[in-house]
This record gives sequence, structure tokens and C-alpha cells, in this order.
Amino acid sequence: MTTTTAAHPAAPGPAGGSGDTGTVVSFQNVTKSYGEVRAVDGLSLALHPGETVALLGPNGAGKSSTLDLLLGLRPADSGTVSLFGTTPREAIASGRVGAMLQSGGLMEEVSVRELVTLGCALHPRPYPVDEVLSRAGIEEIAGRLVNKLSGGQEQRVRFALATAGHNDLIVLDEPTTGMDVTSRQAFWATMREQAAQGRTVLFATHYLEEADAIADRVLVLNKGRLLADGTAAEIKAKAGARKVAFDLDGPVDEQALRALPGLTAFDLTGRSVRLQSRDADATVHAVYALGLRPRNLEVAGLGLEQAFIALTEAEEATR
Ligand SMILES: Nc1ncnc2c1ncn2[C@@H]1O[C@H](COP(=O)(O)OP(=O)(O)OP(=O)(O)O)[C@@H](O)[C@H]1O
Repeated sequence: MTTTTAAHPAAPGPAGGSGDTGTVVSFQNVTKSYGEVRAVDGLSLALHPGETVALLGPNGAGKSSTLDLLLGLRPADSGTVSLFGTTPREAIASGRVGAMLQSGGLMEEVSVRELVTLGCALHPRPYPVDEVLSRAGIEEIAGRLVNKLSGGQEQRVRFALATAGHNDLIVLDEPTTGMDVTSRQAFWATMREQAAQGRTVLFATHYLEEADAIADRVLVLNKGRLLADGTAAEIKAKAGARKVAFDLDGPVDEQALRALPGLTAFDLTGRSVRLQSRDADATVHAVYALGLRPRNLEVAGLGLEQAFIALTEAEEATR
């Protein structure tokens, strides 16, 4: 994982929070291939000041490639990427962007404090070193050598480097990987503070519960394409299906149950039936029409995880 901070003295723009009302990130029909693999496929999106946005997708969906393009680490094959109305390179040079990425290592033979001090020195609009250490919760390990840290502690040091100065956009690629639950909660509390000050936060994650709890907007990627863009609730609704669960008394006719209308998933364990249906009303009516008397009947919306699986499976089925 690398940490990107600006290394140029120019410091235009407001100090802390963007204050912009315009577009922070813009992708217009962006495509990127590696040989035969199309990692990003005609992606268009716009992020606005103060949004906290989760980038979700299965392995290989194109999340890291999208973040690399956004940060100007790789050129797009076609289409336009801009940050704050300029090129990614210019935006980063002006110190408006902080990032935690998945690749690369930290400088090793230095203490945490020395590394954070360097990160602050490189930023055009730095915070005081002690403030950066404290925000990342690493004051107690400030004297330790970086190569003696645990994985979760390293992540916090990377976070400190990504927030060493006043950034308007913070980009995080799976930032809480390796953190324990307490560290993860503390991390997101800090990110919420950053967002509340008007910063835009974009994070890629495999933890759907994090996207559900933290993001006010979720982008679902699959095979480099945007499958869904909305609040977690909108994504769940877009997946269309609902959960239907009930228990049965008496003999269970699995074949008849599998033939219920609208089913997108089916599980029968003993006498417990767990379904997903794109038309829960029709499914439940058909259960009664079979002469069954379901007990403990529950009908509920999908969780984000189930919605995510349903969306990506539907996309696979159309290819
Ligand atoms: N440097 C590269 N050379 C060749 N193929 C690449 C390269 N980087 C990524 N890919 C391919 O591009 C596709 C998208 O990869 P990417 O790393 O962007 O996905 P991701 O959503 O971040 O995946 P993960 O969740 O596993 O990190 C994958 O098929 C991957 O194998």
C-alpha cells in the first residue's frame, strides 16, 4: 500500500473542507484495459463536496483500477478523468487529495513520528504533527520503528499520512483491512468528522456492512461497469428481490415449493423455508394457494450484501 500526499509548495484553495459547490471527481466514459482484460469499461460518474461514497464490487471488479485512474497513477485509454475541474496530477500537486492505496510499503528504518513528520513536511497545507498522530490514534506508538508494527497499526500510520494536511478529497482503498473491530470503529468515527467538515471521502471496501453504515452513496462496480449508484437503501431496492421466510408443519413438498412464482433463491432446511422473491406478494399468495399454513412468516427487504450478490449475478447472467 502506498500513501499519496502532495509534494509541491503551491497551496491554492481553501484550508480545510473544500468549500466548492462544484464537482470533486468526474469520470466521463472512461475505459482502461490491460491486454485483453477491460478493467474499467465506459465509466461515467460525478462526486460532490461532502459526500462519503463507497465503491463496492467483487474481486477484479475494477475498484483499484478506478482509484488508480482517479489519482492519475495510470492513464485512461479513452475518456476523461478530472478532479476539481483539473487533471488528477494538478489536483494532487495542489495538496487537495490524500490517499491510502493497496500497493507498496512504508519507509522502514524510521520511527512513526519521523515518518509522519516527513509526511507533514511534504504537504503544502500540513496539520501539526501531534494533531495528525492523535487523529490516527498512534501517539502511543510514535516512538516505534515502522517495521515493528502490526498490520492494523501500519494501516493507521498510512491513514495518518493520508490526512497529514488539509485535503478536500480523501481516497481510501480497503482502508480497514487488518484492523480489529475497535480500530475500525475509531477509524470510521474520524472519517465521519472529516466528511462533516465538507471533505469528500471515497473508499473501496469488501465490508458491505461498512458501506451500509458509513456511506451516504454506494457505487456498485462489476467488470469495470457501474451496476448501481445510490444510497444503500436504493441499491437494496434496485436489486428488486425480497426475503420470504416461514416454517411448515406436516409433509413438505419441495418440488411444489421450488415452483413458487418469482423465486430468485431457495433454501429448505428441515421444515424451515428461506426464499428470495422478486414478487413477494405473489409468492406468499401461492404458498396459501397450495393449502399450506406457514408459521412465523416474515417478508423483508434484502440486506446490502444480498442485494449486491443479486445485482452482480443478474449482470453475469446478461453477458
Ligand atoms: N497491472 C495489471 N495488469 C494486468 N491486469 C490487471 C492489472 N491490474 C488489474 N488487472 C486486472 O484488471 C481487472 C480489475 O482489477 P482491479 O485490481 O482494478 O479490481 P478490484 O476490484 O480492485 O479487485 P480486488 O477487490 O480483488 O482488489 C482484474 O481482472 C485484474 O486482474
